[in-house]
Amino acid sequence: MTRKLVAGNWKMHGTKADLSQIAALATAHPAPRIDILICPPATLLAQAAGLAADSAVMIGAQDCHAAASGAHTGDISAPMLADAGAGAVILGHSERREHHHENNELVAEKARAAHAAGLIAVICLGETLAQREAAQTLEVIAAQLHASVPDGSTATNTVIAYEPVWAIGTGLTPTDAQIAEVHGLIRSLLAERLGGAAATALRLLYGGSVKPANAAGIFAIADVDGALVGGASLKAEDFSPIIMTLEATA
Ligand SMILES: O=C[C@H](O)COP(=O)(O)O
Repeated sequence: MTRKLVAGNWKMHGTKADLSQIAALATAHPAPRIDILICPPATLLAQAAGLAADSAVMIGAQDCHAAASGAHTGDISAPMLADAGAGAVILGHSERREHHHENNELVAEKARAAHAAGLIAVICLGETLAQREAAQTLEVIAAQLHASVPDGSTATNTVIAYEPVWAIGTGLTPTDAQIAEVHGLIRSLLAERLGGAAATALRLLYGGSVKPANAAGIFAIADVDGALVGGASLKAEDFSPIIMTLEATA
């Protein structure tokens, strides 16, 4: 079984002063029983990776371009992220899908680029509130999974994060049964796609308003192998208890 994983997505937060949070995490968790990933903004990647180099904290990015290089002003390629010290990249986050019009096919192209650069692709899926209320959640997740996860995905180069759009930054979370239903669907669809062994080993994260107070309940749900955390990953004092809560289940 692949180690469980807690990933922090800093989104567009953080300046050099906040690198101290990564140093604090590295010091607090010298030999964790789970994997720890922090994805700061691209401006901090190289410094964060340098700081975390000899620690158990992996540094990742929040997006990449699908091409390795070229005339793409403002974009950053997967090989560039790897060169800066990233070991992973978040792809298809709902904020990218909504505000940057990223579709499943583009997410799959980016994931292929990430794999080629040796990065773990953390591929995000999730339904909107309107889709959930229309009872479309399972078909939306199935379609996203089918088209966003490229062939060649394995338990070591890919992580799937289920993030209901309506739960992100809202303080709302699905019921345990709703999370279990979606994670179970993802696991079974991955088994059809990649085979049972790979599907069992591939880590499925839940994301959306995960906090120290609700982490234990979420980590007890079937097929939840960790979390993708936004707001509560910005401060080590909030993120650390989430790490320890997942460790207690490992
Ligand atoms: O990538 C992280 C998610 O968007 C969750 O964010 P949140 O923990 O602030 O709700």
